[in-house]
Amino acid sequence: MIEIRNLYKRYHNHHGSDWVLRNINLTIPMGVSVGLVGRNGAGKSTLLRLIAGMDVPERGSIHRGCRVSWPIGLSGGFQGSMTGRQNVKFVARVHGGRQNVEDIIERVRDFAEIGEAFDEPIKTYSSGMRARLNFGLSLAFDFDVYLSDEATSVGDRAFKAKASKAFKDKVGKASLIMVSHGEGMLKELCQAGVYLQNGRATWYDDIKDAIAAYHAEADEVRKQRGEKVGQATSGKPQQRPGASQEEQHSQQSKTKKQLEAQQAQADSSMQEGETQEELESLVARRRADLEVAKAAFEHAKAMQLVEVDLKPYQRRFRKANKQLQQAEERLSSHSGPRDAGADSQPGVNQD
Ligand SMILES: Nc1ncnc2c1ncn2[C@@H]1O[C@H](COP(=O)(O)OP(=O)(O)OP(=O)(O)O)[C@@H](O)[C@H]1O
Repeated sequence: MIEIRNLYKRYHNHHGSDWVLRNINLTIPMGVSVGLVGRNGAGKSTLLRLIAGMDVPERGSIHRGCRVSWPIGLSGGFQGSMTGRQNVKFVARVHGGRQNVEDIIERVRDFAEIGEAFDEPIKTYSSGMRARLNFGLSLAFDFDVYLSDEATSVGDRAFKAKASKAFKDKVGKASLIMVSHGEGMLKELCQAGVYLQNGRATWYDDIKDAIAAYHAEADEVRKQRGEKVGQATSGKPQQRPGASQEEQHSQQSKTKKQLEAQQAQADSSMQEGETQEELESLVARRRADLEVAKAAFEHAKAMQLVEVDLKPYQRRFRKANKQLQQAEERLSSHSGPRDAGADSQPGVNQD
């Protein structure tokens, strides 16, 4: 059982320190798999990290009466200059308990199916190869609860199927606490749900009810924006009922690409005749991008059991920072001098 009592969490940044999680009280029974749902930024990954013990709450407590994994996801937890085998060996020594290190290495190698690359440095791996290794590594240990942060949405089709089968095979022996934007996957693997909204958590015995509550919020937001409910007009496309998961993914990525293209076009077309309002909206978007890049960078740093290759996160963060500065310069030259850069630095050490 995992017991969360009066839990509060906030991050201190240049905006101040809004609560991400407020007074969370949850009892997650043994053997019940739970899906965490909520809008982007609702605090799902934060809650997973807290449950894993990789981050500390501002107030409150988490009692884990069982073995809980680290959040399994794409970002890994690997040392880039060491080989896959060396990384696995290192983690096996830390987490393996009485399990035989060589056995663990073999099990991970079998699951990951990355061939000779297993003995190559991790920095030469594709993201899919890292995901395979990371997933295999977590499965090699007998956790009572596996934490999954979009772990089943990485890799190719065959790997996704293998990943979800691996979780299903754990049913009866272990449970899952899972963040996924794939509703099919949540319904397939979880019984209960927790819906995060405005820092609060609501428990639902049935994952479908948690998903329905989440949809109701999304619909409400769309209504407030004057959009037609049910239209795929926001960042989260509606899915055609009855579509297979592969179709849903492809539909989602197609729509995402279209939205990104529209966004890029909107950004670049603002160069001529851009209004103050458009520029302010561009700056707001750039600031939000920077927040996301910063959070990903911080997440990657906080995630690590061992040092990870942080360069891609760092590059993304720097790029977002630069784009925000450029947008602010454009706004500033449009509206005259102002203290545009004063609050744009998120205070993250980029080195
Ligand atoms: N290390 C950090 N430093 C500062 N703010 C952070 C950090 N990690 C997360 N945040 C902020 O906390 C809030 C919750 O983030 P979190 O990643 O937990 O949300 P989420 O529900 O998992 O989002 P998504 O669905 O987009 O992955 C966001 O506003 C995010 O910007």
